[in-house]
Amino acid sequence: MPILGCIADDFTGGTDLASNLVKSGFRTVLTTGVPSHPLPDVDAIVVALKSRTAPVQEAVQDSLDALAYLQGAGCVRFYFKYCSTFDSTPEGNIGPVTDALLDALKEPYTVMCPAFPDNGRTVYQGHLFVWDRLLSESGMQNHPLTPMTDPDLVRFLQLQTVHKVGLLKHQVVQQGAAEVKKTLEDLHAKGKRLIVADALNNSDLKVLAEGTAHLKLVTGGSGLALGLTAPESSAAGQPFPRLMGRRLILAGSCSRATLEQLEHAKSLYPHLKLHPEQLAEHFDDVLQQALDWSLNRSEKLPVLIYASSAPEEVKSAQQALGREHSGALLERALSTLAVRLSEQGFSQIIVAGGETSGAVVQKLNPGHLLIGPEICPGVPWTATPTHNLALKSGNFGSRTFFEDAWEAL
Ligand SMILES: Nc1ncnc2c1ncn2[C@@H]1O[C@H](COP(=O)(O)OP(=O)(O)OP(=O)(O)O)[C@@H](O)[C@H]1O
Ligand SMILES: O=C(O)[C@@H](O)C(=O)CO
Repeated sequence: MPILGCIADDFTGGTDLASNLVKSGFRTVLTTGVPSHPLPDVDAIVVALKSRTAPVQEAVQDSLDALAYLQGAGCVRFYFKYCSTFDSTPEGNIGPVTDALLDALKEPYTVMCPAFPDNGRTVYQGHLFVWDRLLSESGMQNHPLTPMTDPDLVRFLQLQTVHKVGLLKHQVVQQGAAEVKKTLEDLHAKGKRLIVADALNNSDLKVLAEGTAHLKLVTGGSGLALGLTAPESSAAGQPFPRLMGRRLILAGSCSRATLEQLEHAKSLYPHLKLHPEQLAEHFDDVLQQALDWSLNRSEKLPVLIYASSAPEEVKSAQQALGREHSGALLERALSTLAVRLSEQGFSQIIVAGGETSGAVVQKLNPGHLLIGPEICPGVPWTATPTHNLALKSGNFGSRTFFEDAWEAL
């Protein structure tokens, strides 16, 4: 019987969390949306949604549906996973979804812990850092869908909820789990319902996991999962199938990390760029050309198809086509190519970008994903009956990520 039920607001975030749960010893399975088929016997289920940039009401409803499913599956504790860079708009969806989950669980308050120090995300005095830069100077201020321009999470989250947002300071975390629990209760007594937690390293996350063990709901990036204690069973024995077939990389992420990784990958692999303006005019023709081009490449090398561009180019496409339309066109193109190329024997696929991964995985519709070897912190290989998939969060991985990935499988 699973004990931990997790709801992730995007698919890369789902595999990120699943990977850290496996590291902590949880036998874990990930489903894309609420599953309609039985799942293997595990300790933790991660339901990955595509709710990060959905309209607020839709994100709330999808999350409540996932919660109801997880409760029905026997889960007794819950984890709402959002981005370690807190990606959201001032309207949501992190605040509204957290409020709705608290109400549904009849819980008085919860902790908000995006920190993931293994990937440089730390929180100090409520301010989110990406390595040595504040969030708002980390490149995230240029995100195509959720530009993050305020690193003060208490102030930013307060825009998304009618409840009071509090701060659990690092000075308290340093005093250990009992003090964390006591301070959370005090903050709640003062009317705070969503409490942002400072964390600078994995020891802080361990303390926070212990100090929040009394809460039915915790929320955060995947880092907090590294502090959780698994039941007796061992994730080490989980089977992981490796599928033979052609290799494909699809990239829609425009993050600094992905752009650097693509520069390196382009020096190694045949590559093709998709342009939103061309897709807007001649969608079917552009897709057919990309398909023909891919099938005519040597089978020995992975094929790389990407839309990722520098901020000025993204801005100009968005001005011409609209932010949502340009993103949606590219997501439709990349996900259609994933399906068509899968039919032609491409069975090992890396997708870069959370929204892009969501679009690809929804179209491949693989049922559930088993979690396999880690390529870098937060990015595991996964297996479906027909594919090995690696879903890379935009900002994760070093310059040689794509090259490293094939070696890790
Ligand atoms: N050239 C471009 N012009 C406009 N939009 C683009 C362009 N290239 C990619 N996009 C869109 O930008 C969005 C990138 O979001 P995505 O979530 O895939 O990446 P990310 O935000 O870097 O990843 P993560 O969410 O994992 O951090 C997608 O909707 C994609 O289609
Ligand atoms: O937490 C992160 O940074 C990632 O798992 C993610 O959510 C990217 O979409």
